[in-house]
Amino acid sequence: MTQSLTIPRPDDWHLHLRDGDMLRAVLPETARDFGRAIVMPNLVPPVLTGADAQAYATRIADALPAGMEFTPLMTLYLTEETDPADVAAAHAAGIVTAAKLYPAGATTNSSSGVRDFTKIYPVLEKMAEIGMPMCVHGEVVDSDIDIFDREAVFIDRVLDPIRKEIPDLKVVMEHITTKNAVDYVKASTRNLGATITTHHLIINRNHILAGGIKPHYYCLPVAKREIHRLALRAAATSGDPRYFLGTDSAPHTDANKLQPCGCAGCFTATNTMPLLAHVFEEEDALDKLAGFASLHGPAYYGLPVNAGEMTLVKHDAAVDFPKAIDTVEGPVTVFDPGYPVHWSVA
Ligand SMILES: NC(=O)N[C@@H](CC(=O)O)C(=O)O
Ligand SMILES: [Zn+2]
Ligand SMILES: [Zn+2]
Repeated sequence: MTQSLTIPRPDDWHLHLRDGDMLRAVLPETARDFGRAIVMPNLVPPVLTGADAQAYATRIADALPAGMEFTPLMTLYLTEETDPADVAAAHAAGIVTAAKLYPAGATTNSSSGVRDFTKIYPVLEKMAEIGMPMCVHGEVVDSDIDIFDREAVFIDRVLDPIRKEIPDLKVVMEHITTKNAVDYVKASTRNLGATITTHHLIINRNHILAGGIKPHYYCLPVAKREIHRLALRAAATSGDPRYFLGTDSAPHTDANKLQPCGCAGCFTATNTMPLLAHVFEEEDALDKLAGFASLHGPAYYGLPVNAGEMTLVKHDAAVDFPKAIDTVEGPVTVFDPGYPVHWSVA
C-alpha cells in the first residue's frame, strides 16, 4: 500500500551552509526540499555586520543552481563588540532576520562569541525594541561542567537571567537536546521558541558511544540519554507551536570528522524530510508534521507560510539515500539513522 502526505513546503530554522566550494556542494541539498532557512553565521571569519550578511547572502544566491528557489534568512554573529545601530539598520533593511548568540568556545567556530553576557545587553535591548529574535546555542563552556549537563546549566545560569532582564526579547533556543529545555520552553508564557534537529529525534548517546565510537553521530550539543530523546520526540510531535524544525545540518568533510579530534556536526540536509516522516509515523503523529516543519516556524518569526507544497511518499521497499555528497574538499557523509526508511520526497 502506498501512503502519501502533502504538507506546505517546509523551512529549516537552523542551517549551516558554509562558504565557497562547500556552500556550492551543500546548498542544493537544502534548496531541493526547503523554501527558506535561517543561515548560521559561524563562518571563518564570522558574519559580524550587516555588510557581511549582505555579502554572504549574495554568495548564497550566486551558488544556487538555476531553476531552484530558496530564500536564505540571514543572521548576525553577536560579539561583545556588536554595534546595536548596525544590527538595527540591517534588520530594518531586511538584510538579516535574527542574531545568533554563541558562548565563546561552545561549538564550531565560536571563538569570537560572548564571554561576558552583560556586555551584549545593549544590543539585546535594541533587538527587543525592534522585534528581532535572538537565536542561541545554549551551552555553558565551563570545564568543570559535565558536557551532558551544559545545556541545562546554561538555562539556569545564562538564559533565564537574560530573559528576566529583557522579557521583550524574542528568543529561539537552538537545537534543544534535553527534557530540561523542553520543559523550560513549555513553562514559558511568551517570547520563547525552540528548534529541534532531525538527528536528536533519532539518536541518544548510546548511538554515539556503545559498540564503538561513531564520529558521524557526534554533534553539539551532544545527544543525551534516552529520556531526553523521548522528551524531544514528544515535544516535536505534540503540535505545540513553540517547537519547530531546525536541522542544524552541519557539513564537515569525512577527513575532518574522522580524526583524533573530530569536528562536531551531523549532515542531514539530504534526507531530513523522509527521516521526519519516519519518526512522526512511529509516533502516530503524521498529522503534526506540517506544523513542525512548515507552520510553527513562520508563525514564530512572523513570516508567511511558503506557497508551495511537498508530498512525502511511503514505499513498500526501503529507500536508498546517498551515503555521502561529494565536495571539492572531499566527501561529506549523509546522516544514517541506522535503520531502513520507507519514505521519500515525491
Ligand atoms: N551542531 C554542531 O555540532 N556543529 C555546528 C555548530 C553548532 O550548531 O553548534 C557546526 O557549525 O558545525
Ligand atoms: Zn549550535
Ligand atoms: Zn548549528
